[in-house]
Formats: sequence, C-alpha cells, structure tokens
Amino acid sequence: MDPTPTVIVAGGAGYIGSHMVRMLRENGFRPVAVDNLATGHRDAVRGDELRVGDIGDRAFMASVLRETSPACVMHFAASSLVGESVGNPGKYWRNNLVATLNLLDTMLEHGVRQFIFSSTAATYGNPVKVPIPEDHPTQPINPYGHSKLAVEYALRDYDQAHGLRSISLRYFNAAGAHPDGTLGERHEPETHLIPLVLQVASGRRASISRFGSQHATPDGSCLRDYIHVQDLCAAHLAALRKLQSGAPTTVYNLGTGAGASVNEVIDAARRVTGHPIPMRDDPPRAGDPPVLVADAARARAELGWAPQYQDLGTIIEHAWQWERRVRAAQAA
Ligand SMILES: O=c1ccn([C@@H]2O[C@H](COP(=O)(O)OP(=O)(O)O[C@H]3O[C@H](CO)[C@H](O)[C@H](O)[C@H]3O)[C@@H](O)[C@H]2O)c(=O)[nH]1
Repeated sequence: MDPTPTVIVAGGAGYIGSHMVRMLRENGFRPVAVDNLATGHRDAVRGDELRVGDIGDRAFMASVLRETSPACVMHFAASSLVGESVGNPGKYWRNNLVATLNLLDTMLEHGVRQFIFSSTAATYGNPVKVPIPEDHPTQPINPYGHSKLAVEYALRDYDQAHGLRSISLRYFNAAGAHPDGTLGERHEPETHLIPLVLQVASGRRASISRFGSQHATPDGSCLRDYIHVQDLCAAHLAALRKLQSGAPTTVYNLGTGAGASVNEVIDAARRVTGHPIPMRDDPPRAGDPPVLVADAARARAELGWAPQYQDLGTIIEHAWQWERRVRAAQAA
C-alpha cells in the first residue's frame, strides 16, 4: 500500500472539513481539500493542498482524481440549513444529491471506491424513540433531510452495482472548535445555537433567542446532542481505517448520547464567558424536533471510537476561544 494514502476532503475549507484536513495530515495521510469556496474559507486550509472547484463539475473532479489518485473521498460539501431547504428545495436536491451523484460517477471512472459521507440526524425526522438508534425509522421532515437520505440510498445501490463501499455518518449537533484556537465555525449567516450565544458574549449581538420554552422536555427548551468537531473527525478517521480493512457499506450515528437543553447551553456559556448573555423568548422554529439525542453504541463498538470531549463546558470553551479570535480579527 502507498505509505501516505491520499484522501480527498470535499468541503475541506468548511467548518468540519477543515478540522478533518488537519487531522488527516497529523495521522500520516495526504489530505487534498476540494472546495468551491461558496461557504468555505481559503485560510481554513493553511499549509495543505486546496483545489478550488465544484464537486459536481465532472471535468474538474476528473482532473483532481487523475492527479491525486486518492484512496478515499470524504464528502463534507453540502448545503445544511434546514430552514433554507424548506424555502428552496431545489438548491438542496442539486447541491446535496445531484452534485454527489456526479462525484460518485467520476470516482467510479477513476477507480476510487471508498467514500465517507456526512449524513445527519435529520434523516430520522421526528423521533419515535430516544436515544435514536440507526435502525430507527427514517422519515425526514424537511428537504435537507430528504436530500441526505436520498444519498444514503444511492450509496447502497452504488455498492451493489459497482462495489463502491461507503460509510455514512449521521451527525447530531456538530459543535466546538480546534482546541488550539486556530480553526472554528464561520457561517454567514450564522444560525447555530452555540456560536450565536457566544456572539452575544463577545458583543457582536445584543441577545440570544430561545426558540420555544414549552416543548415536551424537562425544562421546556429543546434538547440536542452536541458533539465536538474533533470527535466527529476522529470518527471519520476510524471509518476510513475500517473501509481500508474491507468493511461493507453501512451507517453510524455520531453523538455523545447526552442531551443538553437550550437553557443548559446558555447557562454553560454564561459560566465559561462570565457574560450575562441576555435571552429573549421567541416562538419555536418550524421543523425543530423537541429532542434529538443519539444512540451511538454501534459507532463505539464497531469503529472503536469514543468521544473525548463529553463535557459541554469544554465544547463551549473551545468555541469561545475561536469566537474571541474572530472578534479580535474583525476589530483589528
Ligand atoms: O438562535 C437560536 C438557534 C437555535 N436555537 C435552538 O437550539 C437548538 C440547536 O439549534 P442549531 O440551529 O444549533 O442546530 P439544529 O439542531 O437545528 O441543527 C442541526 O441539525 C440539523 C438537522 O436537524 C442540521 O443537520 C444542522 O446542520 C445541524 O446543525 C435547537 O433546538 C434550536 O431550536 C435557539 O433556541 N435559538
């Protein structure tokens, strides 16, 4: 085997992809980031290879695959805003399904038959059982979830027909930032709870909205399973090794198995930042299930993976380090 296998990181200039690029390099792989920079940031791929282009552009991807001969493609490039997907489903079907099919077909043409796919808890829809195991019914309630589940189906068919083996990782809530403070989340616009709360603490926003306080949860606010971005990447690394050892196509949940409520997130951020973080109550956000918590026992057992950052305070501390860096850069 090639002593330094190449791994294509589609979406490598984005939030999770940029952490993955760095982790791959630190673990003896040669990462090649591919990103159209629609939402990614060139400076998130410091010191690593970045090819700028669209994963759905077959001529472009053919040249990337020809020139790099990767062992595997990890696919983080997607549109991922649930609300936007409801208003503009075409964008989600095109960016998340059509572009991925083009990518898979180009991979087949170049003999690349290992694929790791960023899937989502949104494939389950409203859970009928919590924590949610992988064999829970998949009935997405928005186009984002539909588009991701459609790719999972396509992946099963591509394995049967073409021997392209894949692992789909259904993330719960990606959170946190690199512990050294040099990589993190930069979405424009930002819609995620933890970065928004921290933008209040750093003075970029006046208050945080709590979307619903009467949900059927212990404190009335929504419960989510926040998983550190480094733990997500570690699971990808384990999945890569599993595929390299011949594992068949499958799916795994990635979460800690612990739920944190919106109130708990805001309280933890108050403790970490020392800022009062004013909160206002707003109506529930359409399509937000009250509880999304993973049963990640399969990933633990079969990938030999366990999250290292279980503590919500640590996840928020890392995100806070990053937020202060972004704020300082803006002020400079
Ligand atoms: O200003 C805010 C923002 C969020 N929330 C609440 O905080 C929780 C977390 O919201 P996020 O927007 O941070 O995350 P989501 O659970 O909505 O989204 C996650 O799950 C989605 C699928 O369900 C997609 O996969 C998405 O990319 C991923 O971040 C939710 O209960 C939401 O209602 C607030 O109360 N106020």
